[in-house]
Amino acid sequence: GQRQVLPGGGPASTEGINMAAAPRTVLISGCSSGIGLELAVQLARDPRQRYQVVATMRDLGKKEALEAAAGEALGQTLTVAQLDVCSDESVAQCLSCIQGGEVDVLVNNAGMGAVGPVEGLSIAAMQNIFDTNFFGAVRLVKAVLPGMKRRRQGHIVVVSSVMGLQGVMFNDVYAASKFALEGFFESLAIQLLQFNIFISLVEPGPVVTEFEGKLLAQVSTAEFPDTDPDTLRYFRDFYLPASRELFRSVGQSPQDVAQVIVKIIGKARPPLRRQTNARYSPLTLLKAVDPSGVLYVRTTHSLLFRWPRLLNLGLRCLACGCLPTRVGPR
Ligand SMILES: NC(=O)C1=CN([C@@H]2O[C@H](COP(=O)(O)OP(=O)(O)OC[C@H]3O[C@@H](n4cnc5c(N)ncnc54)[C@H](OP(=O)(O)O)[C@@H]3O)[C@@H](O)[C@H]2O)C=CC1
Ligand SMILES: CC1=C(/C=C/C(C)=C/C=C/C(C)=C/C=O)C(C)(C)CCC1
Repeated sequence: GQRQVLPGGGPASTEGINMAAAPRTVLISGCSSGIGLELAVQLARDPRQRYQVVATMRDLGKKEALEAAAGEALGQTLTVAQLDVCSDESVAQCLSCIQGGEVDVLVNNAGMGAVGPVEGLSIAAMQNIFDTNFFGAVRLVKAVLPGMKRRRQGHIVVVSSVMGLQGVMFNDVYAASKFALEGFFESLAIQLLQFNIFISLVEPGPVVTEFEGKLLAQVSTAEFPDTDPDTLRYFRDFYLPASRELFRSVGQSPQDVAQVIVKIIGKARPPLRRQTNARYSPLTLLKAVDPSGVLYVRTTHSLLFRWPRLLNLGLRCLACGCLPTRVGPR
């Protein structure tokens, strides 16, 4: 099919990414705020104009922030489109508007958090988290994969989470949705190597976006009708303060996370997994070094319930600036 053409540039080719003079079409979900918005803008402003960005969001009423941040790139290397990852029709409609329907790089970024005791979450609410975080990504992949396979070229980036690698108390369903992504895309990665298509799971720790505020707003109105008082106390008096301190101390900016993703997209051989926050990695190491899981579960349990002062001290130490904010360049 017809490929898109850069303003003032030559016609696109279908050659390998490093040789191609033509921009690659990048489709990103969830660009109304946070990581998606930052990534769309950084790619669209690529000094080498390597990308034609289709920045999508489910509610175009929220497009002002993105348009303002895009500046001169708007209408040039960045276009805004409607896309609800929970709707088949919306996905089909969005792809039909992309020239040739060809997506070279898909970034599955749209997602939502869910926090609190499982007793307080209905099965319908849990299914809604999975429909967005897991099936949303799967739905988009099913739509772009046939084209990528035909062209023997493509890159699928998934914004997973450190909670795709390890569970965190009171984040049971959210972590499960991210674990689901990790299993699905690791499996797919093996087959897709046959087609020269790469998968990258990006695993940020806490990022300072609307994500945390949306969660806290949910928590403040939730009533937790079927939850026993001990569990509620552990959630409110132990978990919530620790989580707040974690975001405050080691929270990354969405710009930093976007920068890591831009680098990955620029690679000829992108990695399957990439954590973005060096300050959080001591916590992911606890699981990595002990496959039995005992070290991770016991240590985080103790940090929260037995040594909360040590946890706070540790977090303040991590925040002091003597460590790099990102996992170093690779
Ligand atoms: N912030 C954090 O601490 C971390 C976040 N992540 C992941 O990063 C990704 C981006 O989150 P972040 O930028 O932090 O948070 P934001 O809340 O700022 O952004 C989330 C984006 O996803 C969109 N979205 C939600 N549901 C749908 C849907 N059905 N269809 C299309 N878009 C949808 C939101 O749109 P709308 O405005 O309409 O709700 C919004 O644009 C998520 O996958 C999240 O799980 C991973 C690790 C840590
Ligand atoms: C309470 C607590 C923890 C909390 C971790 C959190 C809250 C991580 C949040 C990650 C996010 C927000 C990822 C988004 O996808 C630790 C540090 C594991 C251990 C000690 C107790």
